[in-house]
Amino acid sequence: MQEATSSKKILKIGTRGSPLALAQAEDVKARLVAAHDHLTADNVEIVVIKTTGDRILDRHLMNAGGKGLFTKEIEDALLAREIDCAVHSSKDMPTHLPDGLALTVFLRREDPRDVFMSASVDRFKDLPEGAILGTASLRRRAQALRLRPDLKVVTFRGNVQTRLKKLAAGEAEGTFLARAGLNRLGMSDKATETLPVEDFLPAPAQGAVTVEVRTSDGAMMELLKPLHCRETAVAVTAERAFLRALDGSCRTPIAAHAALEGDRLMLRAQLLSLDGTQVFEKTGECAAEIDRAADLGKDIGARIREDAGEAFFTELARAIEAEIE
Ligand SMILES: NCc1[nH]cc(CCC(=O)O)c1CC(=O)O
Repeated sequence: MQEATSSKKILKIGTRGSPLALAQAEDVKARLVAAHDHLTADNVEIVVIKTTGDRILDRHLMNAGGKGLFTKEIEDALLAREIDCAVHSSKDMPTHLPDGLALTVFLRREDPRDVFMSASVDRFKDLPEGAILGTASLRRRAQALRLRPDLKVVTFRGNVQTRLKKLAAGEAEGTFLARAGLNRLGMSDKATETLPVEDFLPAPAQGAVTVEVRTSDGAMMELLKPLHCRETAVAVTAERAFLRALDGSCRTPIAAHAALEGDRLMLRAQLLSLDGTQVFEKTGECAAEIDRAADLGKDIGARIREDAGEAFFTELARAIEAEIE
């Protein structure tokens, strides 16, 4: 960011263009304006950036390269100084960021749970034998099949609105969404059932919005400080360290959820086979500090990797490859 004394300076917030991404960027803008006397709605601009991931709705994403597809163009704009910061769902962020960029703040986490949506039944477990379930998430697919091996899973891609349209059009009898997304869109009443974390352990970092900046931009980092939630940062750090220890991409059915209990951080983490027949799960705890949280996630990841064995990963890669062709 340039000198804040220049009243003409416009602070630019980069984001994807989906309704959820825009709602999150607007929220960050409102919080920045509220936290700083010298900022008004007029000198903070939201810049919508179309990413490769947004363009290729017709192909199975994992074939084309995973999570980074939703962030590359935004990160390029950040590095080129076309924007000053970028707002993301932490869950969509790769575990390795380009040099010179960092996730500097995490907003207070929303509800991390998944919801089940259906036009025909009130609960996931009430789906009829052999019903069609729509999801593009390998995690949700594996967790659903673990409980209901009879279900047929079809790929449901696109933003929240697109997926709800597919459901309404009868392309599936049920689908899943993150509660946080629905809440932020003011659509919490659309959920059919909020799923217990015991059955549907959330994706690492689900429900937490983060802001990415250039590490050289001390002024921007300073402006964002009032938005930071330390508890969320500690929990998300453990979850992302676990993800990183197992898989940097989004090609693995992985789940993790951490939360503070007093001054302790409790982490629960899971690795599943694509069909849900194999589940490796561990819990752990540590002092509620960023460094300890990172160590805990890494340690649990290493232990689950050892339990699963290399053959598990070879078979998983094969199963995913067969699935997405
Ligand atoms: N992959 C898309 C995505 N990324 C973040 C959210 C929800 C909001 C959040 O987790 O913060 C969603 C939608 C969904 O999974 O239903």
